[in-house]
Amino acid sequence: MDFEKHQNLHTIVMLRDVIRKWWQVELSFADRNGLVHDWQRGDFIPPPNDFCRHSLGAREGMRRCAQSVRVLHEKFKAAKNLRRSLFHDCHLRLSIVGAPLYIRNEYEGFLFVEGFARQPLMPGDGQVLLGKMRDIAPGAMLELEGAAERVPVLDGSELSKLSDLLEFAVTEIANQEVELTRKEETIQSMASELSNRYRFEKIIGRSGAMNEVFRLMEKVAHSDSTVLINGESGTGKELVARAIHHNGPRKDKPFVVQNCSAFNDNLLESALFGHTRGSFTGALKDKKGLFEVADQGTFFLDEVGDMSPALQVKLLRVLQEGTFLPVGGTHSREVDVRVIAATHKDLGEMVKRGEFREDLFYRINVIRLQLPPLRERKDDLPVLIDHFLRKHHREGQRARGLAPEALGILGAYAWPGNIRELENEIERLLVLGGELEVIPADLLSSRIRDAVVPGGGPFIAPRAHGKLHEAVESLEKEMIHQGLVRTRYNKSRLSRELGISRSNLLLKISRYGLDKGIPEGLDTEEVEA
Ligand SMILES: Nc1ncnc2c1ncn2[C@@H]1O[C@H](COP(=O)(O)OP(=O)(O)OP(=O)(O)O)[C@@H](O)[C@H]1O
Repeated sequence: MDFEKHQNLHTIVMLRDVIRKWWQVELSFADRNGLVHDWQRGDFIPPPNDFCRHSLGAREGMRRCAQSVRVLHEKFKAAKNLRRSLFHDCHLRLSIVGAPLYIRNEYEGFLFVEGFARQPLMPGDGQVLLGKMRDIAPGAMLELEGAAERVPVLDGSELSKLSDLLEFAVTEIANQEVELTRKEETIQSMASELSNRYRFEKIIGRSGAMNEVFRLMEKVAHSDSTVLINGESGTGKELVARAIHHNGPRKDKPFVVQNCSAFNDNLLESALFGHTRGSFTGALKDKKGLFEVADQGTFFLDEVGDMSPALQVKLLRVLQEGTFLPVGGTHSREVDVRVIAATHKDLGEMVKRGEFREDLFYRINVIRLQLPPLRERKDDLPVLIDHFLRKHHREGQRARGLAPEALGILGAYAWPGNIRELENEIERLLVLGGELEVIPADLLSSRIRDAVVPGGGPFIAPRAHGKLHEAVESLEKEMIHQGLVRTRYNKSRLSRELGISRSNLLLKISRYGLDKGIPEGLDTEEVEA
């Protein structure tokens, strides 16, 4: 245990103060091996007692003092689990009193006070003390004349008060240590929860394009290089940037986000680099910029392609030199920030057109991650849908999946808004149809339905191979299944809609096994629409 962190504990500060005033003695701590770290560092507070002061100041004296403390330590070790104070006479025949410190039942050392007499010294005792000091610090003999009278005396009742105080202090240290560990554990579990939240596993995708993204993320997470993430809106650029941050060495430092297209040039400059008081109308006081907030951490600069040429120069300077000038400032500031930039634009093309600085492009394009649009990774749709159904599932909702027709439509849609659009759609479907086990296609947004099936009507997935009767049966089964979900299992209504008799429908339902697993309360066979 590191005693340093308890030095400022209120109880310890008070205890030091009280024992100095009352008895002119000092508080020390020996660790679980009986070592006094302060002494070893030559860092002892000189006790007012001249004998101890000169003894601790001389090599041989220090050795003997340490030895005396170690004897007390051995006593604590021998008296296993003793929670009371013990005394011991040191090499000068003065006394040491110590109280053992146990943290979660483990012996961790003891707090002690040394260098006092337990009864007033007799004239002969002074001579004995001087005799012992002659070996240790011969040069101090003159100074030690008459010092015996200044040795603090703690008789029975005083000593028992001091012991009580020491015992109280070790209990307080033990409590504080337990509390500190509890806090550390909470912080650690919060940190790991946070990094779990952004582990790569939370980024869903099995397609080849996404596997390539994961491979690169793995490589860059542990480096410090600038990363450029390219991808259309909603493809997960920020999610990927966060995952890189939370899986790298800066994970316990800030992750700061700024969208460069969100502000005009002046506001963006002040947001990024801060400003000094009076640098423009309304700048009433100094304000830190986000680069300073992100110091030691990661800065995610979204839509970096929208930065003006003037700001591009400032960004280049931060990237190259780690310095910048706040708006209106005269002294440059230094920061250590990892930059992850993102854009949906083709920066290479912008460089050719003279809209983006070439030097900045090369500086941020060290490692490029290309996030594919959803329409190019349709293989990922089922896992993404499943992920969002779980992510947005609320208590009381029963939905476990989407009807095949709904899946077919989602698969055929072009997803201009990418994963964000898909996530919003699933969230919406859960609100509208969450109480159904299977969410039917007619709950899909009309925007999506109309794009895929312009005239309305059922979506029939293209099927250009296999036996005709199998295809017909599969379509029939699908239409009946969807009809049951849509009419909430009202078979009379569905038979009318399909243009077949009710008994024929019942036969087909049984043949296709669609009567199994009808959600409770939804078998409305007898109910007429
Ligand atoms: N692969 C993925 N797996 C799971 N969720 C994802 C994935 N990609 C994106 N998302 C989710 O989609 C939403 C949009 O992602 P994000 O904000 O990271 O996209 P973006 O590319 O930064 O968008 P924009 O450019 O518009 O800011 C977020 O809710 C995110 O959690």
